[in-house]
Parts: sequence; structure tokens; C-alpha cells
Amino acid sequence: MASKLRGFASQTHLRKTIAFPRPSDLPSIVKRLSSTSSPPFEIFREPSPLRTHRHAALLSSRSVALVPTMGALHDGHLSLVRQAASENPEVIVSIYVNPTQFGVNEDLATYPKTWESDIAQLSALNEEMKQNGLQGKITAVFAPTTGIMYPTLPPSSEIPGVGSFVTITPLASLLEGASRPVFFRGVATVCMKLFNLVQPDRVYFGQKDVQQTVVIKRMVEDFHLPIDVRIGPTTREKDGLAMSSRNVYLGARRRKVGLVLSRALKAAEEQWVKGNFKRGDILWPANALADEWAREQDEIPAKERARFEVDYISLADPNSLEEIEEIDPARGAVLSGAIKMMPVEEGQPGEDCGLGGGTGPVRLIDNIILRPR
Ligand SMILES: Nc1ncnc2c1ncn2[C@@H]1O[C@H](COP(=O)(O)OP(=O)(O)OP(=O)(O)O)[C@@H](O)[C@H]1O
Ligand SMILES: CC(C)(CO)[C@@H](O)C(=O)[O-]
Ligand code: BAL
Repeated sequence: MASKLRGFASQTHLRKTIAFPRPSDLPSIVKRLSSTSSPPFEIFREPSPLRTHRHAALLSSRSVALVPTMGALHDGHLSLVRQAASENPEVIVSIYVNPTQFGVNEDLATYPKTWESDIAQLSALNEEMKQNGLQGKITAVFAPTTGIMYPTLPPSSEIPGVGSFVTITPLASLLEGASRPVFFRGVATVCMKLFNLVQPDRVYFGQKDVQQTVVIKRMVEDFHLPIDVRIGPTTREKDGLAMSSRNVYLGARRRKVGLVLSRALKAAEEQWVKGNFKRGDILWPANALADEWAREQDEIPAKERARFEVDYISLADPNSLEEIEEIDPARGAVLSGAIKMMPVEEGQPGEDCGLGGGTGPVRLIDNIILRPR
């Protein structure tokens, strides 16, 4: 199996080091731009003007980057845009909450939508990037409706759903796919649509969603898409929590305990850094740490605790994402995990229980790449 797989080096792309001077200025620029009327880029809702826009870039030999998002933008998204603008004169950001990647019982209906803030942040980012001398800028936001993205049949989240889909197996059924069976079918399908509509030279994805990056690279390779897939590092909060649009659901208690995932993965990484290559040696400290945090929560009163369940902590091959027993140092590996933060118990008056009042579970994912040595 391993011999059939490409080396890890082909998965990773060298990135220019980008100076991000003064992102601390961003909030004040956002505030100022929120009150101004028109953003410094086009907003397209339909394919035809988007195609005209893209064609103009082609005629002028300007490379076009696409940063696909579902909105509710945070610094993780902005870091991808900065990277895209440091490598391309034109950046198109798509904002579209894609229904087909949500399972029937998932959070499509409540997925955070923050359009005005998204546009203000992107406008401010253009100003910041200009001040900092980056070659590129956001020239368009593509925010289609579902009628545009799914023109013939209503989008289905069913298994096996009716419609035109891109499926990437067996990658799509592992790890995240085991818990979210339609997720990668939806992601691959909507990305194929976006790639066809925008025809980007380069696309930018975040390492936070590591399996998504592997699926997209596989799709680009298998379908001979003339696109360079670039991966930006995971942007984290100061304490190490990976930024995610869904973090707004956590609230204070679950936010604190949600750190268990990044801590567990770090504990596993330390074993690799010390020179351990065996699965058991690498994963036991991560599992032990998660068990200890879970026990601690069990033992404190319900009105204070934040219970969680570990979905998986995985040590996998970087190309196939199949579980491995031992790391081949020449290939490296992907350490990844997912936990479910359970609903807040006995929320207290005035307590910050997160958007939605803490009533639903929140899924958190994270990963660390163990790079080949
Ligand atoms: N912390 C992060 N650092 C770097 N990239 C990120 C980060 N969070 C998200 N991204 C990337 O931004 C792109 C758009 O992601 P998306 O809009 O789903 O945001 P998200 O924060 O991942 O939301 P969700 O809570 O749904 O996982 C994806 O390529 C994703 O990997
Ligand atoms: C790539 C993506 C925009 C497709 O909807 C989504 O999965 C995301 O935001 O990571
Ligand atoms: N960032 C991946 C999108 C999702 O979880 O649906």
C-alpha cells in the first residue's frame, strides 16, 4: 500500500514567509469600514459576471487565487487570504454555506452567518494588505445562492442522496467521514463547482481541516484539474485552541475544556519529537491526557463542568489517512483528533453558554502534521 502512495513531500507546499505587520490595526479598520458604503471589491451572486471578471484577469495574465469559505470569518480565514494575496495579484473569496456537506441532523440551520462583519473584515484586510505592500488584493467575493449552486435538483444530505456528486473514496469515509458520512461528498462536490466557476490558478485551504486538504488534493489529481492546492497553517487562539467558526457555540466552560484536544495532540507530538515512531508510544499520552480531563469533569458539579466525548485520536498516513502502526520517518504522519463537547449542564443565570445557549453539542477538530525527517 505504502509504495503506491506518493511521498509526503508532494503533499506540502513551500510557502513564502509572509510578514503580517500590525494585524492589531485590523479591528479599528473594520470599524471604520463597517460604516462606509461600498466594499473595495466586486460582489458576485451569479456565474456570468464572475466569469467575465475572471476572463479579464486571464487576458491580463494575472493569476487568480480562490479562498473558499462558509463565512463567519475569523483570523484563520484572513491568514489564508493574506497568503493568497502574497502569491497572486487577484484573490476571490467565496462565501457559501453548502447544504450538502451537512448531515440531516447537523447544524446547517444554525450555522453562524455574519455577512456584514465578513465584508467589513475583508474590506479592512484589503487596506491592511495594501499598506503592507502585498502584491495582491481581494478583487471579488462570490456569494451564490443555493439555486445557483444546485441548478437542477434540490441539494440532498441523504445517504445515498439523489443528485450530481463527486465522491472520493475511501478517503471520504475515514475519520471525519466516519462520523459525518455525507460531509466529504458535499465538500468535494461544492469545491468542484466553485473550481469550475472561478477557474482559479491556486486554491487556499487551512490545515485545520486536514482531511479536507487531502480529499481536495486527491480530487485535483484524479480529475486532472489545472489548479495548485496551497495549504495555510492552523491559526490558533493564544492558549492553543484552533480557531473555528463553530467556536462561538462553546461559551466559557466548554471553551476552557475544549483545549483538551490540542493538549492531547501536543502530548502525542512530543513522543515523535523524542524519537518514538510506534503507534502505542505516540498515542498513549494523548489518550491518557484526554481520560484524565474527562475524569476531572465527571467529578465536579454539573453546574460547573463541561463534559466531552472523544470521537477519535488518530495516527495516520499523510496520503491515505489510513491508520498506521509505526511512522516511516521518510513519510511522516498526520496526528488528528475530534471531540464532541456535550451540551452545557445546569447553565447558571448570566453565564456565557455560547451562541444558542449551550443546548447543542459542539464538534471540535484539530491536528498536527508530523513532518518527514
Ligand atoms: N484556524 C484556522 N486556521 C487556518 N485555516 C482555517 C482555520 N479555520 C478554518 N480555516 C480554513 O478556512 C477555510 C474555510 O473554513 P470554514 O469557513 O469552514 O471555517 P471553519 O472555521 O473551519 O468553520 P467550521 O466551524 O465550520 O469548521 C477552510 O479551508 C478551513 O480549513
Ligand atoms: C471548503 C468549504 C468552503 C466547502 O464548503 C468548507 O468545507 C470549509 O469552509 O472548510
Ligand atoms: N470547515 C469545515 C466545514 C464543516 O465543518 O462543515
